[in-house]
Amino acid sequence: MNVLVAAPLPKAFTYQWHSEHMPRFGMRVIVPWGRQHRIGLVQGVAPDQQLAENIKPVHSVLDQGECLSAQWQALIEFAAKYYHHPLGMIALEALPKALRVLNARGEEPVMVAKSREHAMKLLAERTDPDTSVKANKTKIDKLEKPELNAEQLDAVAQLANAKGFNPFLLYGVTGSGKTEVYLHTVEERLKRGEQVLVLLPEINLTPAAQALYKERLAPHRVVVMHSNLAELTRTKAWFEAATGAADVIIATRLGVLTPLPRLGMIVVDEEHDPSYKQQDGMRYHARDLALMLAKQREVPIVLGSATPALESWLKADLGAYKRLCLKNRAVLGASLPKVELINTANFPAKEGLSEPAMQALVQNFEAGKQSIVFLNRRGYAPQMVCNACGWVANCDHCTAHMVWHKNERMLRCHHCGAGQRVPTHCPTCGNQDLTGFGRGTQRIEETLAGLLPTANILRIDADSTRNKGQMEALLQQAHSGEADVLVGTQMIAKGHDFANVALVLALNVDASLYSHAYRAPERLFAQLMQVAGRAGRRAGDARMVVQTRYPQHPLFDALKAHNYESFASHEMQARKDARMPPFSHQATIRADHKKLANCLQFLSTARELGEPLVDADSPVFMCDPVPLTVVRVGGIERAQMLIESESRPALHRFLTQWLAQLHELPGSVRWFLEVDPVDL
Ligand SMILES: Nc1ncnc2c1ncn2[C@@H]1O[C@H](COP(=O)(O)OP(=O)(O)OP(=O)(O)O)[C@@H](O)[C@H]1O
Ligand SMILES: [Zn+2]
Repeated sequence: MNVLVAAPLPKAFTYQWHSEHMPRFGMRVIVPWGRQHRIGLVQGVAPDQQLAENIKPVHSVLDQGECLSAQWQALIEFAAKYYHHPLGMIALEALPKALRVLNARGEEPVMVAKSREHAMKLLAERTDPDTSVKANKTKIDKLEKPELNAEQLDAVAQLANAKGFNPFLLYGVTGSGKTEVYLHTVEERLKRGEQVLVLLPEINLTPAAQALYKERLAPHRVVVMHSNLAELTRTKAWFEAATGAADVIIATRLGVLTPLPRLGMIVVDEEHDPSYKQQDGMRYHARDLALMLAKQREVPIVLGSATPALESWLKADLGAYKRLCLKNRAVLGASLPKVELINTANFPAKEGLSEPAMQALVQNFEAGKQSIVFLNRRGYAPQMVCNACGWVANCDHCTAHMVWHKNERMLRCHHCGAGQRVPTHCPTCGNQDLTGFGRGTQRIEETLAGLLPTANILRIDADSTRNKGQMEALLQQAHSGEADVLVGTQMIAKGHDFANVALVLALNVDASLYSHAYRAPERLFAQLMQVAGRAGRRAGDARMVVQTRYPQHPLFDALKAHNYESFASHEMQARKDARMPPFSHQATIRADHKKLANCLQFLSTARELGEPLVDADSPVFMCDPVPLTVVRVGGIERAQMLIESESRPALHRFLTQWLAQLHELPGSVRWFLEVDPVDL
């Protein structure tokens, strides 16, 4: 019997089968693995099964694999092929931990039984029309159901009635009421007994969505899935989704790999968001896999955004996706904020804030309105330096500076997570005058407290939301209006429907303006449009203030005009001229080793192996191996090589042949492949 096990090899492992059960795909089994046991999934009968003596028998059968259908198998097989990642790793990592990892005693955790029982009970209740859903803890503003406007009605009509594989791009400005469109569409689809998957890019958007969908779609069963849930909760939600007991599944990217027996439609909100890309293990893009899922299951899918990814925009231009537009803000009297640029050459920043920016903050506070200060950098200061000798605190394990976290009195490496106490004096010269260089959210928070001593200032970033419940509590204060100023990273910049924000201040945008990463302008533009979009959602006269040294940059013209389309056409042309995605297809191979030279050597060998596979039929180009910008992380040095082709099939043909050879290479260099990389 072939059994899939979470191991980094592109093959199944063969075991003998003694069970009285008929083997079938997806059955979970315990198999001997070295001196221990592991959970595996039956893949099928090994083609050349001989009863060789060294083939070990399957230890025991955990379940019949009822939840893991042939449809799910097709999806993970596609993912394995497309991302050139071991099928066993994908299949097992798609399951909640409780279903794939044995406990310390080598047994299946009890929560599996509990979760299954819970789902079965719900499934049985599904036939009972009086099933009512408990109200959610998270309160939401008001739950009145607005009358849809003409554009929304048109979008809902098309989405609710769409049949078969049918991709839509819902292009609607921030605050145009895309969420209402989803809700009405989902309601219609649920009436037909379908299950709907709603993907959101970030965990912090799930509480509000859950509350809203539950309230509006009761008594339908709404579950949430993301990586921050308690194991029991997550396993229960998985069973509810996989048995079909749940009607709506609100999930972050991992939701796309869940079995959904009654799937009828997929919603991908904020489809442009880079958080949909998984950055370790199987480096998949959840939006792209969602499209594949929709295709395989022959169901419609809607990708929603105010700033679509250029990939999606091009598809809509080509007619592969149907574009639905919401051109205006939904709430009567609401309007997009007026964008003002402050040239820091004329108005130098003191403690990060220029004079006009400070005035704007004070004015807005005195007018009783909320402000957002957006700064994509957490901590107090990105560097700690000695003013006497120029020493800078660096990470011992990474080619990176330590970030000063003043509140926690720690220096932290944002690459490897290493932490140490803030030193009392300079380790090289003994000087006690150590200061922070640059500014993070904590430091801006401190400056704002000085500027607005009576204001309630809230910081929302990865540090302030680390503990359970903190994020919900902070967002609650933001929504209720208790908070006067929100300081935060991209966590507050997107998706949230804040009612009372009248001013957005964007700081520290210049680094991305002239970054060498080719996606940097697209990302910056999307981020600024999104954060601008948090202001003026219920009333007009909102402002967005951007501090920059480069106010003449063309990106700002499009921002001032709130004109995604002009930005997109400009950027699209630039990509086309440079033969960059979406006009070419890419993969990278990354090599990790203690010594950079070994990484580069490995990549050179890999390139030599690849050369003979490239020909006229296989127009593939391998670039030079290069060290990563941050070369060393956690004591490991990294290098990578980019592979490009204008033909996706040619690229994948090449990768398949090439990887077969790479897996045979001996040596201690760890390597992996990434298809459609986004961080270049
Ligand atoms: N037809 C309507 N009439 C009045 N208000 C509406 C209507 N549709 C939506 N709204 C309200 O408009 C606000 C903004 O809507 P929503 O949050 O759905 O925008 P969005 O398009 O998702 O924005 P973003 O892209 O910024 O996330 C919500 O408070 C919503 O209740
Ligand atoms: Zn480090």
